[in-house]
Amino acid sequence: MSFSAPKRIVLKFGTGILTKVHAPEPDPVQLRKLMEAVALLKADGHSVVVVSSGAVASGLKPIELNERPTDMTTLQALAAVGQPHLMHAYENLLRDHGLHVAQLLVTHEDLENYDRARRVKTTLERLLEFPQIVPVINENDSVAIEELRFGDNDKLSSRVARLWGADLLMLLTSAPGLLKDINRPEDGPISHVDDVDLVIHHAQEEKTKLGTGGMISKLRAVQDAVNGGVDCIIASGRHAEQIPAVVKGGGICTRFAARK
Ligand SMILES: Nc1ncnc2c1ncn2[C@@H]1O[C@H](COP(=O)(O)OP(=O)(O)O)[C@@H](O)[C@H]1O
Ligand SMILES: N[C@@H](CCC(=O)OP(=O)(O)O)C(=O)O
Repeated sequence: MSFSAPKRIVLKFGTGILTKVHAPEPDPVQLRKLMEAVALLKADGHSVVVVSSGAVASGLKPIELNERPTDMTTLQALAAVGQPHLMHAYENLLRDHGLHVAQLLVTHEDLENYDRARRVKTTLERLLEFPQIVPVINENDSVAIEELRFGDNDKLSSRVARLWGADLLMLLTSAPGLLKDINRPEDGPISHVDDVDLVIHHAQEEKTKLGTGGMISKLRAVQDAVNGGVDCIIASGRHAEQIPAVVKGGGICTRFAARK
């Protein structure tokens, strides 16, 4: 297994790392650090695609709600309001690095359909011919509800990684990796997992307040990605400054080797 020089990297940002710890709104410091990490990876010669959650959370403040509602129509409305806010923030931050954002909104149905998936792939590849462009993908929440219900941006990121033929999928979340024992975070994460099927039981249903997927959904996404030949890492997005080091093989995280 080699994590030393992956060229095609999918970074998945969960809601929990895009929002403030004590307020249901985007965290500008976090967004800046994450965009810095993207810029550093690109400067190192990697090709980077971002799968970003956070649309619903970004819509809460403009709609004047203090917490994530449960009804699907309001969640879809929130995503419609929050998505442009999020893209605007990314565009502003990337500009400091001479980069620009490209938005792709897709559903699982799109990726299950051969022709549409092929169009997504060719659009992505054309975008990546321009080194200054950072494609940012999210679920098209206003037309699909399974995503909002199950937090399937984890699954979406593994599907994108497979479709694109990524070398590495990094799921960046609020935890430092797959914790050995969620009740003893001081023990840290498992550093390497040889067989993801054997560690699903390590994940609890617990998740952050605004996140929807939780660790189980991440491990399922890892299963899908490693079966498709993509190496995976689960790491803390709250320590975005370590992302380049993690890509080089260091840092604190959980690594899963692709099935060859
Ligand atoms: N074994 C485990 N190791 C780490 N986190 C776990 C584990 N089991 C459950 N979790 C929970 O999963 C959460 C991450 O999922 P989630 O809140 O959905 O994040 P995101 O918004 O990044 O998708 C962690 O904050 C933690 O509460
Ligand atoms: N598409 C939704 C996110 C759904 C989702 O998967 O959220 P998360 O579990 O935080 O990755 C949004 O942008 O709010």
